[in-house]
Amino acid sequence: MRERFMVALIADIGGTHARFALVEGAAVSEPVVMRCAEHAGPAEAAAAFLAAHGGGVRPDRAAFAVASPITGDVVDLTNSAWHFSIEAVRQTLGLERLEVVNDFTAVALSVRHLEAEHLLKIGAGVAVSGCPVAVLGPGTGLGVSAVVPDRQGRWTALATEGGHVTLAATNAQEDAVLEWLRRRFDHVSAERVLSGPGLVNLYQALAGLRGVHPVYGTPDAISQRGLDGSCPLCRDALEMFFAILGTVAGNLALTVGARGGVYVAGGILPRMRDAFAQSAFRHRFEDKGRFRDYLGPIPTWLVVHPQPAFAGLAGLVNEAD
Ligand SMILES: Nc1ncnc2c1ncn2[C@@H]1O[C@H](COP(=O)(O)OP(=O)(O)OP(=O)(O)O)[C@@H](O)[C@H]1O
Repeated sequence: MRERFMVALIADIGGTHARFALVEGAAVSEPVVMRCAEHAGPAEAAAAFLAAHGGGVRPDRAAFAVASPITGDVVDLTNSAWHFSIEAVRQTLGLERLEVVNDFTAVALSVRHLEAEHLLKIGAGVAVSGCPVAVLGPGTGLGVSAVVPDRQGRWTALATEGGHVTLAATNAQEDAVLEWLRRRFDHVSAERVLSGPGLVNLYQALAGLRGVHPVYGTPDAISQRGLDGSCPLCRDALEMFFAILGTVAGNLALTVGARGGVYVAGGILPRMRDAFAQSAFRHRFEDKGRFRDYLGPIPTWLVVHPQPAFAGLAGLVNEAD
């Protein structure tokens, strides 16, 4: 049996899946994906993971990344039924320390350490060292964060809810889509469009505006038919998705001064990396009138690492108390 104090538990808890792994020093085990709906909460899922894959270890510390804001002890996952007390989970799992951070805070902590094979550069630009780095990613929701350096060269990751900013339109077609969506939602945030469910919203809005019956009901059905060209409405929804993501990424870069670059993560885009790389994303990222010259030199990358939050979580559990 491995020595008890050497092993830590990390988990990336999304709206649909929780991914668990063990950390021993710099080594991170192969992640195990579990469906949230099959477990009552993170303590139960973690216990099931340890029973099946832990090899008898009892971790004494853990770090969880969750797809929701962390404002106190009680965590209510935005896109799932899980609702838990951090302290109760710590006690149930017999942990000395449990850190719970927003999932995009963990991604933000890791992006500067990703290898070239895990990144696909989109467009031109060169990172300015020592400048903030921004991260956003469409998945079940839209995660947003940034890492900011201090004068000693230490980096702090921001915990933000930037996915819920109000979405702005940049042309007449987007004006019409937004107006259509406003009739359905009391607030049309960026996440209402830039997420898996958001792609469905976009598709339904375009269908409604064109007087066409929407046939497809899931993000993967829409993206698949958009990519293979068999459904023009799906293709238009997907192209609009990429373009609006460019606008929102450019807004984020301006807001946090992300001259260190912008990383696009999340589970959707790595599945369509070529289409994304060739899309209007980069043009729309730079398309900011007088601030085109500010955005043009900022590099943008697609993160194709399967578990980008894990490097950030491993760093957290290895930090000194
Ligand atoms: N091929 C695809 N095209 C478009 N959207 C997809 C595709 N496959 C999955 N999705 C959507 O991606 C979202 C899941 O994103 P992601 O894999 O980043 O998960 P997450 O937000 O971390 O949540 P979880 O980890 O719980 O799945 C879901 O809305 C899903 O419908």
